[in-house]
Amino acid sequence: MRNDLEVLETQGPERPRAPEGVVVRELELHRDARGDLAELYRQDWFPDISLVQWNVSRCLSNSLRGVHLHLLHSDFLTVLSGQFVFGLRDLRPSSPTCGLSVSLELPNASILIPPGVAHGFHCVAEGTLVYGLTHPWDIADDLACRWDDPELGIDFTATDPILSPRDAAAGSFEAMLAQYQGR
Ligand SMILES: Cc1cn([C@H]2C[C@H](O)[C@@H](COP(=O)(O)OP(=O)(O)O[C@H]3O[C@@H](C)C(=O)[C@@H](O)[C@H]3O)O2)c(=O)[nH]c1=O
Repeated sequence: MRNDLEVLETQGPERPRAPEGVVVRELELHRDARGDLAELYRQDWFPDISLVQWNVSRCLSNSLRGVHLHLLHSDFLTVLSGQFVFGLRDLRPSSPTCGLSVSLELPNASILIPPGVAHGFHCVAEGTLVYGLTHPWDIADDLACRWDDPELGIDFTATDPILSPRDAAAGSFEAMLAQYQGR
């Protein structure tokens, strides 16, 4: 298993630069005649956080979750199957990458998303994600905005995706930013 934080910094065109504090780890697949095995999570990979809740999210093709923004908690997500495009936008004023928007495809990989980085994911091909949270889920820590707001600047490569009623009714990026700044 390699920690891709440094890799992200030097990867150039292969994978766009991600917001500061976002960590992408490739799953190291140990293949044999039965299939494969990969370590999903070790606490010592991220000594500064601990994950207190785990979710599984099964997603239909052309569904999209987000864009959400957490004030408090980090998400540590792993793509188990299918194909996903993750969109990220750094809103943290003190971050060296504040304002950066990026979309990443993460086959066989995990991603740690810190608070203050707005994010969502488009399921391009039906699949499953598991994710850990650093705090118990609380709707008050789950701000939202429209995934296709041009001000957000994220290309999810999606057309008319399936959304939750909450995400479909979410407000503008500007309104979410104002909520974040006024927290
Ligand atoms: C996230 C979550 C939802 N729920 C419930 C609330 C609701 O009835 C149902 C579906 O919830 P949501 O529509 O909020 O789920 P979803 O839109 O998939 O929410 C997720 O989106 C991605 C982008 C993230 O960033 C995650 O942190 C989380 O916010 O599941 C829980 O009981 N526990 C949880 O931890």
